[in-house]
Amino acid sequence: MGLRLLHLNLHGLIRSHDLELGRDSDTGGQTLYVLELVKGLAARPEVEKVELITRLINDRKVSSDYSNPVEKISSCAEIIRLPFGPKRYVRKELLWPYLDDLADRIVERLQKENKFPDWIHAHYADAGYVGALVSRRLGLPLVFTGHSLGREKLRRLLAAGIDHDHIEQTYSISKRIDAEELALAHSNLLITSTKQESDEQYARYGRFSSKNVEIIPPGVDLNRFHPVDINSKDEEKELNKLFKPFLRDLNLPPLLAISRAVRRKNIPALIETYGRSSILQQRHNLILILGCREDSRQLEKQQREVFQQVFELVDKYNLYGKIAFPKQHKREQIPSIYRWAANRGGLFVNPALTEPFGLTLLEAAACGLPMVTTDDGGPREIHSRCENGLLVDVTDLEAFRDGLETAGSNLSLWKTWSNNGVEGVSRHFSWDAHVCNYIAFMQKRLKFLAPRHWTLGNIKEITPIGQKILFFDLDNYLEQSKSLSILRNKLENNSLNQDIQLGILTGRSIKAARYRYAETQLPKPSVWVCQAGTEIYYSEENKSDIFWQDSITVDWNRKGVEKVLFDLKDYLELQPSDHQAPYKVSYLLKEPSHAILPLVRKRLRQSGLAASPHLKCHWYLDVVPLRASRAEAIRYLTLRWGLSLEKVFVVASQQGDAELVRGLTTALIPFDHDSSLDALRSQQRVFFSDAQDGVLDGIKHFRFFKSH
Ligand SMILES: O=c1ccn([C@@H]2O[C@H](COP(=O)(O)OP(=O)(O)O[C@H]3O[C@H](CO)[C@@H](O)[C@H](O)[C@H]3O)[C@@H](O)[C@H]2O)c(=O)[nH]1
Ligand SMILES: O=P(O)(O)OC[C@H]1O[C@](O)(CO)[C@@H](O)[C@@H]1O
Repeated sequence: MGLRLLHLNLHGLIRSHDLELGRDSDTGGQTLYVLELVKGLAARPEVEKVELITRLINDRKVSSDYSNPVEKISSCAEIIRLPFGPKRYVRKELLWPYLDDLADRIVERLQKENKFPDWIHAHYADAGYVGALVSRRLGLPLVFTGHSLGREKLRRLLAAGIDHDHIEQTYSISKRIDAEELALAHSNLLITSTKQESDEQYARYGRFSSKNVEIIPPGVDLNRFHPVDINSKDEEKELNKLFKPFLRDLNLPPLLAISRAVRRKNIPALIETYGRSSILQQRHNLILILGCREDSRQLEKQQREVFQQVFELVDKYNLYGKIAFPKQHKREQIPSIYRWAANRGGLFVNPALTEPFGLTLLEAAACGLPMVTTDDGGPREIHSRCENGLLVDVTDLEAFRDGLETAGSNLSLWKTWSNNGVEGVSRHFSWDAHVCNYIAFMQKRLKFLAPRHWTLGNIKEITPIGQKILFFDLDNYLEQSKSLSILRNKLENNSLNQDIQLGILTGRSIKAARYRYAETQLPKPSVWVCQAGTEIYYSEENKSDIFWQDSITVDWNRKGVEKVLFDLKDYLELQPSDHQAPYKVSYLLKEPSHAILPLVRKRLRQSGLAASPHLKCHWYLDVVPLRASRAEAIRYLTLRWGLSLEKVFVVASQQGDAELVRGLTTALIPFDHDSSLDALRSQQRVFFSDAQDGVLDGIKHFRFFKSH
């Protein structure tokens, strides 16, 4: 029985052929890396099946390939496209509100198949978030590769003088960093491309642990990227045609840059440097391959801004006849472009503010084109192994110009670099080597990987419940509900024990909850989710679900939480001991504040504590294990009951209840809800009721009781 692998790559345009790399900000190196890795894994004898999950996109602006729910890559690899978020193609930063839906959908899909993957490999922050939830709920090992990290991107953009609010608005950078922290907290293995990434970039994350890292450099397809080509005559002709409209002298050695047209790639700095140097302008053409475009005004904002700067700089330095930035190219022309530049003694330039790895550098090297590149992670490692060019500080334009002028001034050095590059890449950077190491590392780790906690297969079944369950929060709903008697009557009339069950959510202990609930004279609930989602009790039982306990206490350190938050006593006051619990540290805010939750979250992360804060009603602050919450407890229960989340009805009314509404549950928000929930109006399966008693209104709206 071979390995079954699940890869998650949620954004950009990915398909089994003709990748549209550079088309937009979200389709670039990672897209190529993931496809090459999946193909390489699928070709291995140890592997039985590889599934690559991505987003189903139905948009006439992109190829219909991306609306194909299942696409074969090879005999044992396929792309599965699942719907989440808008049908049309949207940039990755807009997907955050829909990732919980996808996590629920993947869990339900795996449950139905009843054949779990040996591990999940999540690529980038968005997939890392989804992978963490699926891994936690099904007890599956998680591998994470960031490809590019939010903290590093934030740091570099701030250093380049960009305003923090602008970065937050444009890139939702705090959601991305939260997701990366969650992925790191849940991953059993981190695969990075370079040591620097793990030592300097991942190390900035509170939940990073260096013992879970394997460094496996990516590869390059040597069948496509190589120095000379038999039909080089045709290549020459084709590329001369591509560049002729731009360049006065086609044979000048070019400075070549190939990248997505995004801010981080820092292309304008290259043009500025070229524009300020008469030597560079005499010696070289400048060629920019920045994705494909019809009309730069139709591009997304970030790309439009980059092209705007390009056009302005060309004009400012009057570079007409020396610079080429073709609108279109085909993926298969890329190797020819590197060769075309190498045949003219050119240089490949990567001016990026930060470059986690840089697949273009491998491609250039494989085609015999030396590099002048930003002195960062990947480029440093490639340079140390291949010695095929220069590293420069691209934020110092003088140094950048000197580097380019030096690199282009010495033919014998150029030849040495060119040969070193071809030889070094084939020796150190092949996908076969990558895949071989990948499998070896994972199998070695899987051996020592005691299932981090229960898995569905090994827990005894509890009595399956009826078709549907209604969850509401004891502390919120029942106090506010004006028509308990109608609800009581409704539930009784629907022969509760056959069809509808009740589930209680509360921050209280089971004892306090039972006492409080008795006043309502409502039918007995099937389940109690107590102590803010850290304890689960069934019906009359007074012993909590030990599998849930086992599942959430991974890395829980109650004392550590109290210690780390002790000096926030000016803002937080510990609640009395009868409100405390083994897996819950409860505080009261001394005064309402939006800043306290992120501050507590940051403190817990920086101390590497697997704990997260939940604020309710603007002033109850509960710190619980990372894996525990009311929403997670509900999902645990549906997995044990084999109940689809669509059959779960939750009532959310207070600040802090948003977590109950995310994902595939059906939610009702009564009219007297806290304004913080208004942000959920756009969410599917959420009903805002204006009726006096929203619960009944919601039950009618969703026809939740069969005979209502
Ligand atoms: O117009 C274009 C622009 C780019 N590319 C290709 O797109 C890829 C770009 O990859 P890379 O140079 O690695 O940059 P990113 O797109 O930024 O990739 C991210 O993900 C990669 C894989 O993890 C890492 O190597 C990078 O550092 C990281 O920034 C390369 O194959 C290019 O040939 C094109 O084919 N046409
Ligand atoms: O520029 P960012 O936000 O760090 O994201 C890098 C982007 O480049 C990619 O390689 C494109 O495939 C992905 O990693 C991601 O969409």
